[in-house]
Amino acid sequence: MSSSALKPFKNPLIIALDVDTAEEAVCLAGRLGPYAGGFKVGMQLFYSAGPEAVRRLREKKAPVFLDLKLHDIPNTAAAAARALARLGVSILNVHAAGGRAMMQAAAEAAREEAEKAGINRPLVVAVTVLTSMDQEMFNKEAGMAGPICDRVAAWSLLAREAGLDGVVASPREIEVVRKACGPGFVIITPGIRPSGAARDDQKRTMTPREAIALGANWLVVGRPVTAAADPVKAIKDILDDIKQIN
Ligand SMILES: O=c1ccn([C@@H]2O[C@H](COP(=O)(O)O)[C@@H](O)[C@H]2O)c(=O)[nH]1
Repeated sequence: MSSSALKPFKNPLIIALDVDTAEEAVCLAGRLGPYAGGFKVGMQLFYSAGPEAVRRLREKKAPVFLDLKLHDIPNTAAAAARALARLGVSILNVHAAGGRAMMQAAAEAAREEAEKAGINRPLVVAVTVLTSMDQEMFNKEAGMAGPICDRVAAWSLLAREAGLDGVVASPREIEVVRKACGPGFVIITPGIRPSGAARDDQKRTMTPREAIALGANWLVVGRPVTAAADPVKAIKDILDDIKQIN
């Protein structure tokens, strides 16, 4: 794997562009570009504006984590991963709950397609347990037994065995994932909330500083920056917070 594929972003902060139009996304990326490591395009933007939104960001050289959380039979997930890899994104993802064969098929397809197109292959990572779930929801609503951290560790190992580059997990599971999968395995953590942030739908959260100190590779931050009165100040505050480590 080329080193540019392994280190696609200039710093650990990935800003979630959860907006409806490509214009809004490009405008936010333009304002935050000097500070952000990269940008995440998720379901809201992709389903509203389509692949064109990713193309417009890529035209501006913005590194993109395409967070569409593929979850389907292996043949369909692989075909989707192939199409997404052609967009030149740095990272794409699948749900670990889709199983080993699905993860493996998607990762292989994305790599083959990037090679065919002569572009850096995207990192392919697995979403474990959504950061909006707490322990009670996980057991009672999702019907899953045991502690969330055990499931996250088990799915992370499965993802590694399936040839994936890493996982998306909450910062609370960083330590168990690192222990299970080792230092080279990528850990991306949403559920990042600066201290004093208002409570919302995110349940398993930590501050940027705590997540980096525990060994997260990349932090995904959306509303604390994009919904702030001054998004540039908000992102600078987070970067300052992270730099204070050591
Ligand atoms: O477990 C997950 C997986 C993905 N996300 C996504 O990250 C961002 C977080 O945005 P905030 O505004 O900082 O909550 C959002 O796009 C989610 O779709 C996640 O939060 N948790």
